[in-house]
Amino acid sequence: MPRYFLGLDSSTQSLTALIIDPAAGSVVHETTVVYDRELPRYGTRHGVLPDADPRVVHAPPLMWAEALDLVFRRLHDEGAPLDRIAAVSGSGQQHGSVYGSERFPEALNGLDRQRGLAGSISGTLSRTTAPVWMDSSTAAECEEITRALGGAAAVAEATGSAAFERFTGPQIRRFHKTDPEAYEKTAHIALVSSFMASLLLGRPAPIDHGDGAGMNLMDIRQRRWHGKALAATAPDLERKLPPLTPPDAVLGPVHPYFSRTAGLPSDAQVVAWSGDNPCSLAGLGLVETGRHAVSCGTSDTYFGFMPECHTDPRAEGHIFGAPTGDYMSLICFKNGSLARERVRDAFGYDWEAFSAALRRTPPGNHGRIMLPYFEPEIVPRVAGAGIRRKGLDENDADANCRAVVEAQMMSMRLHSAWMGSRPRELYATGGASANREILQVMADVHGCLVTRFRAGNSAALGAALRGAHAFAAASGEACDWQTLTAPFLDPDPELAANPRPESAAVYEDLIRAYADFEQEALA
Ligand SMILES: Nc1ncnc2c1ncn2[C@@H]1O[C@H](COP(=O)(O)OP(=O)(O)O)[C@@H](O)[C@H]1O
Ligand SMILES: O=C(CO)[C@@H](O)[C@H](O)COP(=O)(O)O
Repeated sequence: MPRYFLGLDSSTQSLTALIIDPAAGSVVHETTVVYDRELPRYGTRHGVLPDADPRVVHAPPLMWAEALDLVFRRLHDEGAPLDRIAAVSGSGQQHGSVYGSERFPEALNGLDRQRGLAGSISGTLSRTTAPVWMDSSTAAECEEITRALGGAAAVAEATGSAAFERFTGPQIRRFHKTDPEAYEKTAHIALVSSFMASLLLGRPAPIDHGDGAGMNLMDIRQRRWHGKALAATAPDLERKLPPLTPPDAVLGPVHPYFSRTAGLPSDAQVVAWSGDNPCSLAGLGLVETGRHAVSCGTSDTYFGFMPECHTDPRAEGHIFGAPTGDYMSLICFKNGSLARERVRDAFGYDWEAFSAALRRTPPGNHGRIMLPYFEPEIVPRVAGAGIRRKGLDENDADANCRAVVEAQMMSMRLHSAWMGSRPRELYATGGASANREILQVMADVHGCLVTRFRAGNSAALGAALRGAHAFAAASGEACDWQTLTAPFLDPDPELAANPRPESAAVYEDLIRAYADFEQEALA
């Protein structure tokens, strides 16, 4: 009887479930729940709640819980082999935080089929919404934490990243400042990843070193809570945080709720969840240097494996724990897919028309440039939204489509220089990596081959692979990352993109012009 592993990806806009058979090296089943479409009563748009203040971006944790019920129901109805699952792991959008009261563990323990997951825990959260990675309302708190820890470089040295608005520590500080009473009533703080793992386990789950590094609270080298960072963030914080754990920790069997409702074996194990980017690193088989990944999801992220911890001297990038126990480097752009959608929608295009516009326009766009800050940007730090154009007619649909994608790719190249030598190949993943023309711009700007694997959701795949790896290790079986991941790295020739020779010189010039324009705008 083959042993299967389930990976769940709780990302910004959707929850994906993916089942693998590692012995056969195949994906057995995959299904997705899209929050806006399938859980409309929560009122989200692109997975988050509208707010009068554009800097405040929250999402409802009960929606994520209900999505977990829904995805299991769907797996069951689609005939997925849930009875063969040996272990479940998962991936969560990073940085977002969920706040539970003292009654939260009791509610988890008593998960009840009649009330469902959301009903079982409702009333036990001390904050009804969760700030997520798109939130940029904590500039003051970032400054306060930075000052307390001795400057941005010191925070980065200690925790792997300078203080960033979306990071969990600054978010917790803001919660404590704006609603001290609710903070006081909070007994359990979870990340999206550990919250979802808690539901599966039926008790508060630990936070793994990969996702824990996205909080400005973990000592990046010692991999334990950083006392000074905790003290600079909020009072009594250590008591509210769960323990940290290595990413391949097997946490225990699923709560009986999941055998009863979904037909999971009662001894199916829960493996620690991690952040979506660390999981993607595993799902792309990035266990050595030389290749980097670009994830074009809601955010665009650029990341790679890093054997040793080297923080970004410009304090723009991040170091997280990698699923292998090593490190990974990453930069994150807020103006990813939603910026591309803004341009697409402004001209009444669909993705096919957007792609056709990219085909019709030449590399370099005749020197026309856009700075695509539709939302406040993370890299480079731009506090207020506002796009800028140079030589670009705002009514020229095709040129604007090319300009937004070229800007994103040039910004990635410029701001990833600290990660070391340029990669010989890029692995593309995330929703927009299904777009061949976007990958061509990526290849041209970065001057290297771009590969996209057939399994497009590397975060869910990586979660399933992490489950398989941890389960094997705990069972005393030999299992190395390369052997485990190799069969799943099946390139899709339809989506491969080679850099075109004529584009190299064009982009050397355009990147200089882009950097100057960016400097001018930031000044
Ligand atoms: N053919 C396409 N071309 C460009 N972008 C696309 C295409 N298909 C989907 N997308 C983008 O993918 C995004 C969703 O990516 P996904 O990786 O599922 O996001 P997340 O994991 O953050 O929830 C959508 O917002 C959409 O803009
Ligand atoms: O903030 C970051 C990484 O630091 C984001 O990458 C989030 O982890 C959200 O991921 P997606 O839902 O866009 O994949």
